Amino acid sequence: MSASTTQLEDQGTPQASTIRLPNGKIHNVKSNISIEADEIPVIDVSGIYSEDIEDRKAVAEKVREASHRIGFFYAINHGIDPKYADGAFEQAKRFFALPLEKKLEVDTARVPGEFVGYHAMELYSSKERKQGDLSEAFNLAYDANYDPEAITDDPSLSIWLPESDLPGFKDGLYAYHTEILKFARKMTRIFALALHLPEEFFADYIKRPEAGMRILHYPQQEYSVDDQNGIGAHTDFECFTMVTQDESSGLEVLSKSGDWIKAKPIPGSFVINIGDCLMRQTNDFFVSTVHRVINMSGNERYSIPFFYGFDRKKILEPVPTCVSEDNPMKYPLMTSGEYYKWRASKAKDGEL
Ligand SMILES: O=C(O)CCC(=O)C(=O)O
Ligand SMILES: [Fe+2]
Repeated sequence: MSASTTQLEDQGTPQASTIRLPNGKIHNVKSNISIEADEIPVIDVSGIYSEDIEDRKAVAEKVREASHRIGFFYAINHGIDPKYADGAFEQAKRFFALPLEKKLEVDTARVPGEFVGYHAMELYSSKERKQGDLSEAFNLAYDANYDPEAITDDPSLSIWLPESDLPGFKDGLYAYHTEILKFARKMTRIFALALHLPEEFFADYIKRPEAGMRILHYPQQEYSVDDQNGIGAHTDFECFTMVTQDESSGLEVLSKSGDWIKAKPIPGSFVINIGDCLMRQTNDFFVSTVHRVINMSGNERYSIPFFYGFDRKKILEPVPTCVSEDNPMKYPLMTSGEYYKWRASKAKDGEL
């Protein structure tokens, strides 16, 4: 989950700047113009389904390297039938084509402090840019009815239009959500191995996961990148995010050297990135990397991020392999829910 949360400060050179983020980190940006570079690794994750632990560990070591170095990787051969992503993109197009008044019936303002419902075009903006962020979104929350491993029947926080307004919308989105949720649970075991922990280490954290999904629509922008973004520079705040991109480029990742790197679409892949909660739990061993979206692809761009986090009741304790006497925990302890609510309400208020 995200919002434009940056403050850009002039550094004297034409486009260099500093980004200060609500997670407490400060990043230097060399130039506002993005480049092509081969820094985001492509990981074949098919080994996660192997019976042989060595195959799973081999994937985990690649995930470890990527999560530590850049906090972003592509997952290919993840095993989810493409028909689910196609179906969800189709639903996204139907929803965003509705008249604004209809979409505003599920305005996100109806649910303060939570990322659910419709986020209108240019709702979020940064003081540093002349124009608001050129994207609109619809967010749905975890729903136990669509989780094959549900342990609760608590009602979902999501809000929906009446089924007759857009028949099949909710089921079409959750059909994909359920598949991603199953994959996310498998990947949680891989992340545990990647941290040199037992595969089951996070099992109790994901019985009732935080698992929001979002459909996003970015028109082609006409203003320059200095004046407008699709989504401004931010980090995600849960554990990890898995983004399904369509064929239009636009996602950009800030490298450690301060370059904006294009995360070009790879058909059938997820772009997976570390979020702030996992960064906190790993005491910064895994990096929650700044990213943004600029749609100058010439097409309407659609994407589907899935934000995966731990049970709101669980404390974000540091993982044992990431703290020591020489490397004590940098962050105060709080529950996943406290951290989530703090970040979500600030971001929705546009305060950060
Ligand atoms: O649209 C994308 O590719 C990424 C969106 C994103 O970063 C977000 O919603 O947090
Ligand atoms: Fe994001």
